[in-house]
Amino acid sequence: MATTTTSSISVSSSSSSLSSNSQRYLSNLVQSQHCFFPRKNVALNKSLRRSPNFRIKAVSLTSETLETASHTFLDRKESGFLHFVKYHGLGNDFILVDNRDSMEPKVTPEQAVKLCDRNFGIGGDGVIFAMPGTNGTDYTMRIFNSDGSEPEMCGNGVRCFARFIAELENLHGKHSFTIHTGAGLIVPEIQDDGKVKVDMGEPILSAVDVPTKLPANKDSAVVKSDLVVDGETWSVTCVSMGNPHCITFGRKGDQNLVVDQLNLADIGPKFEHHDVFPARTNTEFIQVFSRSHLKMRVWERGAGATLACGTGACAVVVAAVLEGRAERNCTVDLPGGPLEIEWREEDNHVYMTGPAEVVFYGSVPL
Ligand SMILES: N[C@@H](CCC[C@H](N)C(=O)O)C(=O)O
Repeated sequence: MATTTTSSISVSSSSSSLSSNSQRYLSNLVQSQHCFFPRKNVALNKSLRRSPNFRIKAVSLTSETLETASHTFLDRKESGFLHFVKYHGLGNDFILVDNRDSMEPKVTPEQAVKLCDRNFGIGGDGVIFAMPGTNGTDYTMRIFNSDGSEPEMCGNGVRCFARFIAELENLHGKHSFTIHTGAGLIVPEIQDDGKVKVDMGEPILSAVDVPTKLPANKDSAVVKSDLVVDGETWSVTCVSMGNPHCITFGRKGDQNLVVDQLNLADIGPKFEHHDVFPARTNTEFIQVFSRSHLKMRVWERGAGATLACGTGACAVVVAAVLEGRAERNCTVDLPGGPLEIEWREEDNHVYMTGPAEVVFYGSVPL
């Protein structure tokens, strides 16, 4: 976090002749008290500079002063406010909450829905809680989707979690943590280049455990099975990475799917709520570029179309191997960028490598 130069922004008004919208905007900024943005976000506020009634000060911070600032910020404990850090992993964005003092999430599922709202809240695909460890692990991670439901795991989220912990604990360089999740033990490692490599554990293939009501057709797994959705037959493989995924390379009999042509908002919910998925499902639509390069669009359970899904990318490579379409090491292109995925033969674990970045720090009244 502290390696790049960033800026703090303070805003003040010199006139009372502001429109009520401007006044509301300004009072919201004042109410949130402190925000720290990476430099590129300063540009978003430049339009305000055109107004003589606003003064915006962008102050360059060194990595040391930013670190001090962010720690002061994260240490604030006023009651009635939720202090958070917004992170993203390839555009899959989360509100991270320091919950290390309690096993009770500081935010209810109903509040999570409001916080994730992109117009009336902070905006995010979910809220993630960093909690004390369970069964000897360093930490516990829990997450609420933007619809308030609680998934077992989140791949992009766990990379953000690792960077968040490093910041809270003031750690630098290479670090690894053990994290208890609803999907069991997950082990992220922050690498020297700042990316996070995560041991995501073993995929679950047995149909009843995914869970899906589709009949198993390869050992206990569902591989290349027919699924009728909205009158069309899709060929699907079902994989759990602790949370359920339905992977399709296209409609039955079709050649390679062109994923950019899909109307995800239309078809996605029909997979998510299909009768054969008793816990609902995440759905990945895949285009094959080569045996080591795939392109994916995702409709997430409880969050809709997102820019990336880490557990989804892992499940996709497992499905591609099971269907004989790809090797065990693949680059998976998501709308927000690429993830490197390996399904390792030696230990049957899936490894995911990708970025996680701070977007901003904030506080909101709860
Ligand atoms: N985006 C996540 C997955 C989040 C949970 C998912 N919506 C579910 O309900 O299972 C990822 O990166 O894995």
